[in-house]
Amino acid sequence: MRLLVTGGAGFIGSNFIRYMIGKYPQYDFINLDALTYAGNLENLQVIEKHQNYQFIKGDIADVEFVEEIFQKGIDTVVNFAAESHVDRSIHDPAIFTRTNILGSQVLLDASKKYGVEKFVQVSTDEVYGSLGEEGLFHETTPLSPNSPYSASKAGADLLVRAYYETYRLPVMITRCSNNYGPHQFPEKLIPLMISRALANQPLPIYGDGLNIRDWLHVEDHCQAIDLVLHKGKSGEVYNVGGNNELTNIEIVKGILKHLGKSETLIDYVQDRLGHDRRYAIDATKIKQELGWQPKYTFEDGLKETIDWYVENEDWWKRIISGEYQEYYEKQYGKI
Ligand SMILES: Cc1cn([C@H]2C[C@H](O)[C@@H](COP(=O)(O)OP(=O)(O)O[C@H]3O[C@H](CO)[C@@H](O)[C@H](O)[C@H]3O)O2)c(=O)[nH]c1=O
Repeated sequence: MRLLVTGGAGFIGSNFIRYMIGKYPQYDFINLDALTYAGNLENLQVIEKHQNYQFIKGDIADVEFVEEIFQKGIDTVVNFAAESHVDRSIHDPAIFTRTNILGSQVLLDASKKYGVEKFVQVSTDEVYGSLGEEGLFHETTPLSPNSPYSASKAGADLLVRAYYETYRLPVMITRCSNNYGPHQFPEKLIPLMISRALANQPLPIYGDGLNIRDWLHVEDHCQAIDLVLHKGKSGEVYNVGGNNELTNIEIVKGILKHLGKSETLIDYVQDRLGHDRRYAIDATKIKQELGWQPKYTFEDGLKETIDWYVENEDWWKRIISGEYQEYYEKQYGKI
């Protein structure tokens, strides 16, 4: 298998490459990543010298550049490349449309033209919109995205679906709940709160703090994508959720408790615009049809994650300060 992983320097993509390269040493991996603020090659340092791994810096929305890569022979695509942060999309939606929708289309076109055998689109439960107190997102739940980010991901999902219906491109879509784990950029709830608590800074909780997310350890997510890639059926959607529904305030209090910090750090701030109230995912299909079982309990996964951030303070401080690029070039040479 010659696998093109887009967005492989991001949090989930880099975890996926590390997981896959260990499990499938016979495959070739090409990591295409634009190295925007959230991409970090340091996450891939342990595998960067592997003979079957190659990094290419570039933009998935650049047609000619993407075609050149496909001309080298690609049989499988896993598309992680995306602008992913909801708050950023509220302030600046345009880049979300470009990367998430146009970028996906460029990849789909190249995959069609060069006869790719499998195309996995890594998507999100946010495309389904928001739930009330009851119910779960199923694969058949109508798409009803609320933020510019989730609308761009929904747009991409519909394009992926259309390439299956129209051209029979062998596509699959995964829709995951909120990922957490080591190496996540400290703008998402869990790493943001850990890093701020460690620095004794206020922890900004949007609104009443009672919004609910369903938490999934990134390694369990990677295992799910591996199963979809090898056993999934073309044209299908697979939900991937951790079955760990928690309010934001519960998470933040749990972090403070584990770190031995005071709850006086909690700072209730203005709510996010269009803030989705609750996400909860039904992952029965991937469990029953593909045999997926998450390994992490949320309690263990959160403790392990907090400890990782405590032990890797240099990493997140470099990332937050924007010094990462300079650091990387000094340590490992020009990108
Ligand atoms: C950054 C931040 C977040 N929050 C709240 C907003 C949400 O209810 C919850 C989680 O926020 P975020 O970490 O930004 O994640 P969320 O908006 O749920 O979206 C995430 O989860 C999605 C999957 O559900 C992914 O598709 C997105 O890429 C990912 O960013 O915490 C706060 O209360 N304060 C904050 O400072």
